[in-house]
Amino acid sequence: MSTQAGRGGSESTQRGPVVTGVDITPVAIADPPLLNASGVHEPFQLRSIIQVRTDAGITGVSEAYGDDATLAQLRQAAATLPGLDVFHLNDLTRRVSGALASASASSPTELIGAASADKTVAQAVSAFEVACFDIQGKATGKPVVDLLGGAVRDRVDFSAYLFYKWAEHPGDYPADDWGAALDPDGIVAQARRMVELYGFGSLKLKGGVFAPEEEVAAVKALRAAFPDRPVRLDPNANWSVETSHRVAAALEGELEYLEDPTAGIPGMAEVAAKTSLPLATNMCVTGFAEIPEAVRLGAVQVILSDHHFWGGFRATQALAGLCETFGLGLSMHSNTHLGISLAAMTHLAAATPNLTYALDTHSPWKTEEVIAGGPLRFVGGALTVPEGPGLGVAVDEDALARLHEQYLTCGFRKRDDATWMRRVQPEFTGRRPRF
Ligand SMILES: O=C([O-])C(=O)C[C@H](O)[C@@H](O)C(=O)[O-]
Ligand SMILES: [Mg+2]
Repeated sequence: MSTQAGRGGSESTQRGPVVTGVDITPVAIADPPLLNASGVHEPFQLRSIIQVRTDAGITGVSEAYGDDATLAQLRQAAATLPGLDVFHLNDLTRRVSGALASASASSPTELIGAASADKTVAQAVSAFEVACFDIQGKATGKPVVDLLGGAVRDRVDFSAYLFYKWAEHPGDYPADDWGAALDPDGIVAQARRMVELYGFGSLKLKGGVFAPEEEVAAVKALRAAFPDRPVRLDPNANWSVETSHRVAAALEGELEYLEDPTAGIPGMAEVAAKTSLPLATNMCVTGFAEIPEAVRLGAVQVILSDHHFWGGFRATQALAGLCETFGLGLSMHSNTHLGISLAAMTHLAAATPNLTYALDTHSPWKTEEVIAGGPLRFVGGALTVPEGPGLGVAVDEDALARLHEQYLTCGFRKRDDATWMRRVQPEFTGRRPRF
């Protein structure tokens, strides 16, 4: 950090590292055929790796979605960042909001709720805010968790993210080593392997794929096989209110929470009115503007945070405060991600006292990594905060180049689970609610 004359001329203030440029590199990472309400995961998921360079010679990193619309918005916002002091995060918000004032609202996937102009800005702010925190930490010799208030827990627990899945993708793609999981036995076998490999202490089943009765049977099979582990079920709003009532009645007392059974805040409120199961969401409340109605109607009891779309670390801490004020639980959502995002999630969760639910992570489904030294290692289902200043992770430039090359050649530019599903089920519409 360098010294500048203060405004009055007599004092001096330390200015932080100043942004000189930003590199945004899209990457594609191999992904298994995981089934969900929208269809099936494509063979590659898209991410972008953000590297913010400064005049202090310090580079900060972060990770965001990598679809075409997100990339265009990130690039548009990045062009306004040279000259930004990385400690002036309000200035960051001002610059990004200005750059995206007339950007059309878009969402990288409908599985995280409706798009809005505010959410578009929030996603871009987050991508750069995380990198600025990484630089702040490196400039001060502090881990990001300390810049967020300090750790309130040594270990951050994650849950096993279970998916119905095919054995392989249609077309000429290598099969993964998880095999198919298309019924309760397959889901229990998948859970056993995931728990054995990573030690997860809670389980989340991605539902909305098969008839609700089959998914109820899978939850009951998980409960029988893992009586000590809480289970969550997430059909991504693929059920009507009536179906949700029926499933909730069948699973009373069986779930830690039921995530997004049906679409929209009023629909969720109708479901909540007739069940004692806590309802959670990463679909109907994914921005601050949606909180008042959700609270007024008692639509949800748990909100899944996600720094990528809530607006970054500070916005997520604001969300945590609102959850505390209104007596809501706080959990954390995940989309397919690499190690930079996982590190960011871990720092944030370690510093957020009321984030008491185990976090979602897609990590077990991933076979490629962009951080040096390979993926962060789960022990007993948990991660400790990466050591070292900033996020405590560094980009492996060779891996980045390889994953970027994979992006250039893979042919995918926007996540579209329904179209990929139609390769196998031509009649699939992806319209919700299907049940
Ligand atoms: O909790 C959720 O809704 C998600 O994790 C959204 C994801 O996109 C998930 O559905 C997936 O990976 O298919
Ligand atoms: Mg969800």
